[in-house]
Order: sequence, then C-alpha cells, then structure tokens
Amino acid sequence: MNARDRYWQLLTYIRPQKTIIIQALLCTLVFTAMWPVLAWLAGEMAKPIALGQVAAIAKLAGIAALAFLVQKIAQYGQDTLMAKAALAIAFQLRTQVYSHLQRLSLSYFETAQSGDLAYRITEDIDRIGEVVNKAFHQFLPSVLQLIVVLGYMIYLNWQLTITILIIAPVMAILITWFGERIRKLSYRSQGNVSNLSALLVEVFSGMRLVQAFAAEDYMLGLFSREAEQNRLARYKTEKLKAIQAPVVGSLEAFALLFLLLFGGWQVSTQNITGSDFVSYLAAVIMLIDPIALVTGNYNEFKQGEASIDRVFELLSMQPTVVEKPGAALLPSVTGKVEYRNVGFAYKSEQPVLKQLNLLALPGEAIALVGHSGAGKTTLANLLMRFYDPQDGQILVDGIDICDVTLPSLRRQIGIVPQETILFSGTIAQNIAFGQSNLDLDAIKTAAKIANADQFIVEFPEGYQTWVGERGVNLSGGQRQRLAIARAVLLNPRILILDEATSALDSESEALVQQALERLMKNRTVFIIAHRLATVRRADRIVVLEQGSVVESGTHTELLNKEGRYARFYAQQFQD
Ligand SMILES: Nc1ncnc2c1ncn2[C@@H]1O[C@H](COP(=O)(O)OP(=O)(O)OP(=O)(O)O)[C@@H](O)[C@H]1O
Repeated sequence: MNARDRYWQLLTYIRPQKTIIIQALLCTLVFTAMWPVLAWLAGEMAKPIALGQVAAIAKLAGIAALAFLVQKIAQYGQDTLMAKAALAIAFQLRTQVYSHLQRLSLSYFETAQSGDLAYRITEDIDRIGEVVNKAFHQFLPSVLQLIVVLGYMIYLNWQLTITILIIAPVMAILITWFGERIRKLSYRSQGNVSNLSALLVEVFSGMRLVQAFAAEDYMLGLFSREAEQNRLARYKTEKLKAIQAPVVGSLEAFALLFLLLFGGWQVSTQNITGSDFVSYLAAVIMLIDPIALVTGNYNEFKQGEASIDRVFELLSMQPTVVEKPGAALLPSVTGKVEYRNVGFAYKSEQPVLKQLNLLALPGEAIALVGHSGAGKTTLANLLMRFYDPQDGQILVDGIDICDVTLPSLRRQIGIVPQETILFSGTIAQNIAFGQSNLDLDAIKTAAKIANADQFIVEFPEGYQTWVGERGVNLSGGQRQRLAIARAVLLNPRILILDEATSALDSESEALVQQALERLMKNRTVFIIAHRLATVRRADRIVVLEQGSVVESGTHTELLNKEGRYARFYAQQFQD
C-alpha cells in the first residue's frame, strides 16, 4: 500500500472525530501561546524587582499565575480531548475490523492464525490510535512552531537563514531513508509478535497434546526461534534509531558552527547588529525541541504505518461466500432438500463432489455413509453455505440457497457437531447460544428433552454454572447433550448430525441416543454416521464414494443387494 492510500483510508476514520480534534488543537494553541506571554511577563517583572516596587511585582505575579493556570487548563484540555479522539478512532476501527472478520467465509479462518488476528485487532489498532494522537498532539504543533520560528529567523536575517536551510534537504533525505527502513523492519517485527501470539494460542489450547507427547522442548524450540526473530528485528530497529540520532545531531552541530562563523563575520561587517544576532541564536535554540519531536514522531509514524497496513489488509479481505444483492429471506421451510448435479472442490484441481444428486423429503432421516474423505462433511458444509458449489444447485423447499440471505438459511438448519464447542459463559447462555434474551423456561425444557437437565441441576449453581475456559469440566457425553439441547431450542426443520466417533460408556451412550431420537423427530436429518445403531435407525442410507451417491436405500434393502453398502457394513460395523 502506498503512503497516500494508507493515510487516505485512515482519514475516513479520523474525520468523524474532527470536532474534538479541532477543540484539542485550540487548546494546544492556547497552551503554546502562553509560553511567550510568560516569558514576556518575566521580563516585565524584572523592572519593578530592580526598583523594589512590591505592589507592582505582586500585580504582575498575579497575572503570571493566571496565565500559568490558563496554560495548565489548556494542557489538560489538549491531553484529554486528543486521547478521547484517538481512542474513539481505535474503537471504531476495532469494531469494524471485528465485524468484517465475522463476515468472512470459513475458508479464510482455515488458513488464518487466530493469535495473529487477535494481535492485529488489539496491539496494531492500539498503535494506530497512538499515531493519530501523536500526529495532532506533537507533530502538528511542532511543525507549526518550526514554521513560525523559521519565519521569524527569515525576518531577522534572510541571507543567514537561507544559508542554514541548505542543510535541510540533506537532513530530510536522511530522515526519510531511516524512516522507510524502520517501517520495513517494524512490519517484520510486528509479524513476528503476531506469530508468537498465534503460537501461544495454539500451545495453551493444546497443552494436553503437548504434554502427552512430551513435546515441551520441541515447542520451546519453535517458540524461541520466533522470539529470536523478533529480538533481531527489534534490535535492528533500535540500532537504526541509535545511528540516526548522532548522524542528525552532527549535522545540527555542523550547522550551528557554520552559523556562528558566518554570523560572527556578518556582525563584524555590520550586516547584522549584535542584539539581533543574539535574538537569532535564541530562535535557533527554539528550533531544537520541535526538530527532535518531528524526527522522533516521524520514526513512530513509520512503525505505525506497518500496523496500519496489517489492519487494512484484514479489511481488504473479501468473503468468498456472498449474498446476492437484494437476496430474499428464506421463509419458514418444511425441510425438503435437494442437491442437483452438485460439483465442488476445495482446491480447483481436486474435485470432492461430482455431479451429486440427492433428494431428502421433509421429515426424512438420511444416514450418509462412506469411507473417510468420501465427502460426507462437505455435503453438510455446502448446505450451510460455508462454501458454494462450483456446479449445480442446492434447493431448500425448491428455493436455491444462493438466492436467500445467509442468516435466514442458517437459522433454519441445526447442527450437532462431533466436538461440542462451549464458549465462556453459563450453561444457560451456552444452550441459548447466539440469543441475547434468555428464556430460562424454554432452556430448561430443551435441556430436559436433551437429557441434560439431570446433570445440570446437580451442579450447585445449576444453569448458572460457568463453562468454557476457566469453567467446570464436562464429560464428552455431557457436552454432546448440551449440543443437542442447543439444537432442540433452535427447533430447526433441518438438522445436521455429525456423529461423534469417540465411544461413550454405555449409560451415557444410551442417554445421548435417546436425546438424539427425540431431537430428530419430525425434522429432515442428515446424519454423518459412524455407528451402526444410528445407521439402522435412519429412514434411508446414502452411500457416498469419491464424491458421488453410489447406493441408496434402507439397511435391509442395501444388505440384500450385496453391493457396496454390504461390503462397507462388513468392514466397518460387523464385529
Ligand atoms: N477445508 C478443506 N480444505 C481442503 N480440502 C478439504 C477441506 N475439507 C475437506 N477437504 C478434503 O475434501 C475431501 C472430503 O472431505 P470430507 O470431510 O467431506 O470427507 P468425509 O467423508 O466427511 O470424511 P470423514 O468421515 O473422515 O470426516 C477429503 O479429501 C478432504 O481432504
């Protein structure tokens, strides 16, 4: 991204805060203007002090105190207003990036690292806020001060000033050169920290695996390699900054020396008076602070630009699954689902589904069986529109699912996944996941149907028991029953049941099976089946092989046929 686009895009976030920023700048103006006033008052006080006029001293001291107070109030104003504006910008950017990410298709999250995304939304956006704050709080006032003081110097002696200014382009070139290198290094080191946090998220959530495989040293190796990269990039940045200061400082010293020589010569030839030359030197001293601030800010902006790029990169990502413009709401469906000549590949060269046809009638329970990788999960993914097929159509109640809005489609399909994911929150919140108004009676009824109520009420805090990270540990069977309760509460006409592969003890298994049976009643169900009991209970079994339906019928019909299902059954279930 080039500098213009980068700041242009940032400007759209700054603009809404312009009133606050203008107020902050007015405060800065008052704050700065008080400096010469105070200096002038000090000079004025020198006179009555010399004459011993106490009343006059007191009067001037009073005015000085007032000016001082005004200055401090203005300082408070500029600090709080600028912080307010910068934080508002960061807030707006943060919520927008978050909501943008939520709209991206699942395929994006399969390759993105969660720790990296989290880092960009937290740290990088903080840094952007800091850049905005510094730009208006330090950079702009310093530039103003530079212009005013330089103007005064030109007014005093333009020949001298122009001669000194010859050095300015050299300084500018040096500063930009350093700045550009710092930006590049910063992009790299921010990336390293992102990778680090991505690694940490993986390690901490997979600590079980790390310890079970005694892979601590291996993971430490990965971690320290990334940390070392970061150390190097950061060290290079700091070294660059450390070289920059003396280089720029030497140039300044050189300019000062030149000034003294040239100025002294001008005084001796009476081109400039001695007192004007003293004022001139005083003005030169007033340049030092703003030059240091402008250079320092410039480096920080360059580091900030790396963060801006990293954040806007996220905003430029486009979802692959999109709603058509003016997509309609899918009305309440009866649950008829039809796959028509569906062809699909995750990666273009590897087709997963080929010319697949399948019709599920309302209320029908279909067990999808087939070898691992046959495409069972993919079939379900397409119905949810996590991906769109490259060929063919999927219709629900005769409506192409590509013609309706995503939420109106997804809210009518329930999923009971293999692994139940629980978010940090109470059991009640987890059952009613996604709903902000909790209807506790409905939640309890759903839990009862899902055979979950009996274990929930045994916790001292019942439905208010905290689960998810830092919450109570639930067994596999209990988690499954919570997932079933979620689906019962949602009450969808279409259900996808991804059966867990891990076996439960027989009591827990019986409870889960009973709950599933109640859930499946009167719904169209696609079961990604791993258990014989489930397969037998289905109205129809559909056998997938290499992305196509190769057989379809009831358990008995297919066994009698002695075809693929019979062979599959013999391999998988008969023991
Ligand atoms: N997100 C993905 N990106 C790329 N390829 C994928 C993705 N998900 C699945 N695949 C591939 O698509 C094929 C079908 O996978 P799918 O998960 O649908 O099979 P399945 O029948 O559900 O298998 P299993 O019973 O093992 O879950 C496999 O070859 C798999 O490697």
